[in-house]
This record gives sequence, structure tokens and C-alpha cells, in this order.
Amino acid sequence: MPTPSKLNKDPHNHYFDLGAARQVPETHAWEGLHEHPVVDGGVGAGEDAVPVVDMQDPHAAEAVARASEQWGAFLLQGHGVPRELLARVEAGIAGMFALPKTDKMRAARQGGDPYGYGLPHIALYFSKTMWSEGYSLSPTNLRPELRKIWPDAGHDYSQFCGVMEEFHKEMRALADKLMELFLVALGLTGPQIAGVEAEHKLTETMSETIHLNWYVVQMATLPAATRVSTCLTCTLLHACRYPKCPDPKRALGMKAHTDSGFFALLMQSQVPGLHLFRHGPPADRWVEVPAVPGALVVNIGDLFQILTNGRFRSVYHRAVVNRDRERISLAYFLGPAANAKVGPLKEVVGGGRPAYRALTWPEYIIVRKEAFANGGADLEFTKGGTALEMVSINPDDDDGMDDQGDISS
Ligand SMILES: C=C1C[C@]23C[C@@]1(O)CC[C@H]2[C@@]12CCC[C@@](C)(C(=O)O1)[C@H]2[C@@H]3C(=O)O
Ligand SMILES: O=C(O)CCC(=O)C(=O)O
Ligand SMILES: [Fe+2]
Repeated sequence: MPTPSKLNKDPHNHYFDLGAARQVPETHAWEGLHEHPVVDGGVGAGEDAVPVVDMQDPHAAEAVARASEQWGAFLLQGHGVPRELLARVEAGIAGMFALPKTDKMRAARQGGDPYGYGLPHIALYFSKTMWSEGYSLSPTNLRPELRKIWPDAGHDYSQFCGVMEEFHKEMRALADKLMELFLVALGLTGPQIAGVEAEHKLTETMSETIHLNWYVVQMATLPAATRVSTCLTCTLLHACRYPKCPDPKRALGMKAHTDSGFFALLMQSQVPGLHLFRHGPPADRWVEVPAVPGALVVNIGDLFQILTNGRFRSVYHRAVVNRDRERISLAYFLGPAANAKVGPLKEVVGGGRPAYRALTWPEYIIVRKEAFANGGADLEFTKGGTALEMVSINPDDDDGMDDQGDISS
């Protein structure tokens, strides 16, 4: 088993065999997971019901504005991506993650690489390890990337690439529509939207990344006859036909974070696990996003909070694991082009003052790294400030007023 110090040096290159685990080792046991209550975010949950936006609704823009200001996230329906396509994507991802570790490791992310199989990027900043596997991909480079896993480019490769390309085409069209809906939700008029697009080419230059998550303990490496074990937590004898996390209460699928880009469209399997953080009153809490068939979850990221001058908020979220059922999610991230400076849009700032200085996505990632190093990864225990706080402009000084960028005031 890797030691925490080894994991810190290069977490992407060391894998603990979750499948063989009979208990959650210290390397994977997180503190403070139960500090805040978890509440249901399903319909009927009153003010904790996760907002739902139907893109076909003529009042969709108002619903987007409300959800983006108050939650930084919403469930999206009426988006036009066929449900059967989502099911094929999920089945394809499940098949890919079910491959032997040796196949997946050929695509392992190296050090600071943006793409590859392994733990997500933020794993670098924590001494504990997440109870999941991930794979970050550029949708415009799918085939060469996936050849690492399937060098013979056989049937499974062609099928997976085919379904992912079909999905990507749909998602890109949806992302463009959603960006326009966000701009309408901000209150921009038709000519203002055309002006923003002409000046900044916001939609046209948006960059995309797909990140696949597998929240699972696979026992497939064990011969079928040995897939019977006694659960160390409940001490019941169970037949492990399905993967099981020995103690989901100590493990964490995805460490709480805000996404850094503009927004993410998240496809999740019919197993809940995504938690959105909400501040009190009445109390700080985690809201569990219900698994709604066919719906996508939209999460606002930090650079969108900057672009909208703080009007639309990025959402702090995490993913938990459960004892019985594997869970798959796919996050499709949209962000600015790597060289575009993002600052508050002048159409949003109006006669006011920009709340943030302009910076590029790579520059923001460097600020976030610094914030994480100072304890700013946790909303609750901020010592040195979150990354967003670090790039905010103090209203009392002139700092950043002339920090104009490609996408800014
Ligand atoms: C485009 C990106 C966003 C992301 C970093 C990345 O370069 C590729 C993976 C993305 C992801 C997925 C899991 C959570 C997250 C915080 C992480 O560690 O890797 C996000 C990153 C992000 O939003 O900053
Ligand atoms: O699995 C989930 O529901 C969340 C995943 C996530 O936050 C991410 O990939 O950025
Ligand atoms: Fe996320």
C-alpha cells in the first residue's frame, strides 16, 4: 500500500487496489466528512429542493438566474440530449473502467498532465486519497488518447469512441445554447449578447474537457468463489456480486471543491452521490442531488463567478461513495481559451466596480494551488482565503481597475 508521502509526490502514479480492500486504510480515511448534515434535495424537499430548469420553458432564463444566484447549480431538463444516448455513454464508461488495471495504467496521467487516467487533478493537493478512479480527456483528441487503453483499436475501442463522439457533438451544441441562456439570464439584451460574442468570441473559443468518474470498489480481480466476505462494519455475511466500499462513512469519492472553469454539465448514473454545499440559516448543510432520469446537473465554476462579477456563484460540491452500488459520473467542463484573460463583463459591471481582477484559466489554477496550500480548499476552514477571495478586488482600493483583459470590462 502506498504511504501518504509517496501519494503526495505523485498521486497519479500510485494506486491502492480498492477492489481488494477489506477496510478503508488510513490513506483513504478523511476527517470531517460528517461535520454538516446531509439533506435530501429531491422534489418536495422545500427550500432544499435542487432547482430544476426546463430549457423548453419560455421562462427558463429567469429560472437559470435564480438558481445561479442562489445555488450555483441546477438540474437541467428539456436539453434535447437523448436519454438512450446517455445510457449508452454510461454503459461505455462502465466497460472502460472495468478493464484490467494494467490496460488503464497505459493511459495514466503523468505528474501535472491535464489529461489521462487516474486521480483527479486536485488529488495533488491532499494527503488523503479519494475512493474513486478518474479519466480526464480532451473531446477533440479522443481517438489517439483512447488508443493507449485499446492499442489494437478493436471493436470495444470503436464502439466507445463512436458513442463518445456522438455524445460530444450533442453536448457541444447544448453548451453553446446554455451559454446564450446564461447571458440572457444575466439580463443582457440581444444586441449586448451579440456585442459580447463579437468582442470576446466567448462561445466560439470555449475550451472543453471531459472528466469521467468511477466511484467503485471492484472485486472483479478476485475469483468468483471468493467474492463472499464479511463486512467489517456491519459484520453480516454478504455475497459481493456488486462492488462494495467497506466503510463509505470514512471514504470520499471526490473531495469537496468548486470547479474552476465557466460551467460543467454533469451526467450521473441513477445512484445519488453528488452533494451541494449550502450555507445556513438554518444550518450549513450538504444537499444530496437526486438522480433524475435524463436530467443533467449544471455546476457553475469559479471563472463564471468572475465573468459575472459575482452575480452567479460557483458551487462547492463533493461526491460520496456508498456501500452497495457503483456510481459513474461524467463532467463536461467548459471554460475560456487558455490564453484568454477573464474578468467581469462590462455589461454586467455597468456603472459599478469590477469585483475581481482579470486572469487566464492557467493563472487561476496557480492561484488555486496557492490557496489550497494555505488551507483555502475548505470553505469551512479557510486560513489563507479561497482562490476566489485571492483574486477579488477590495472595493476600497483602485487595485485592478485598469487590469483589463480579453474577456473583461
Ligand atoms: C478542465 C479541467 C477542470 C478540472 C481540471 C481540468 O484541467 C481537468 C479535470 C477537471 C477536474 C475534474 C475533477 C474535479 C476537478 C476540481 C479536478 O481536480 O479535475 C476538476 C478541475 C477543475 O474544475 O479545476
Ligand atoms: O461525481 C460527481 O457527481 C461529481 C464529480 C465532480 O464534481 C467533478 O468531476 O468535477
Ligand atoms: Fe466538480
